[in-house]
Amino acid sequence: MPDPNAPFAPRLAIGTRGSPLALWQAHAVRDALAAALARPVESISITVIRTSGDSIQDRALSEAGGKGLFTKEIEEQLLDGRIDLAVHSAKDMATALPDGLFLSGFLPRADVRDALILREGKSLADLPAGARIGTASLRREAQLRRLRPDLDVSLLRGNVHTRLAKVREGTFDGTLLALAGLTRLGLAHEASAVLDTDAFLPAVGQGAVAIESRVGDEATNGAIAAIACRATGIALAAERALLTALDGSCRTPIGGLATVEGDMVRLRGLILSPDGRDAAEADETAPVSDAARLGADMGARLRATAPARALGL
Ligand SMILES: NCc1[nH]cc(CCC(=O)O)c1CC(=O)O
Repeated sequence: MPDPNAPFAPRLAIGTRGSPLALWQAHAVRDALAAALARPVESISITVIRTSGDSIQDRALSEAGGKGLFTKEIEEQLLDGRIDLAVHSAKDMATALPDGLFLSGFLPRADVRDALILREGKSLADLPAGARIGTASLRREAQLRRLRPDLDVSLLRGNVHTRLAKVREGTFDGTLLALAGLTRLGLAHEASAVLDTDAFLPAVGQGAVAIESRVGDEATNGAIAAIACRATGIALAAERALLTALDGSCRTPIGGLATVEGDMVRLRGLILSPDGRDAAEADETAPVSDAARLGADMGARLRATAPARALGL
């Protein structure tokens, strides 16, 4: 039954990157909006926008300038009014957004955990010393080195399909990928093991789809509010405040995960030296109304207590 008070947005144009994962996410948002607003999916357009992050393939993104690389060209179209909302993996979003834009909602979060993809074997313990693991994530690299300093961990860029192919071909013995991404692509069966969050903390935002839009665009923001997941919004407020207080430049290995239960939000945070030998961690709970403060306070405390090497000092 359509809600007669549902907001009416005359035009809804979604902008997204063109990777299979990004397209899945954009279609998920389009389907949710169409259902909530009781309008045909064809009335909501999807525009594919190529970003700098898609063009750079030869070096770690942390060296090429960081997270904004996957969003810059999309945010320009949003500010120009060529699109009305942008859909992103929350994990790939910088903590500071351009003036006039904000994260106006999140889809209900998927499984937050990292998956281990191995050419042979079923768990981390099956890997022999010196096994080659490829990852482009400083966080995954540092956490892996912490658990298994004897592995040979190195750079492996590219989209999910590319990385899986490198393992299948034998260039690498294994890689780590977000289970959420694998699942969205119908590839969850590729996971040899799923890593428990107590042993391996995910990235801030992992598993969440974020919607970005213009501050003050009431029609679009009203439509987004109709599909936004409250618990995911609270968790992301805590996690992103933690990341803002800690770094934000994505040159430091950082993990963060918030979970909401009833009126309380639990936040776990972790900062590591690149080799995984030094780490500082925290695990705290606060009322959901204090989610952002919980993250900011934890970030400030971790900054103060983290070993200098973990902070790149
Ligand atoms: N950095 C790329 C990226 N951004 C979001 C996901 C997975 C989906 C998600 O976490 O929501 C991935 C791939 C990966 O890390 O395996």
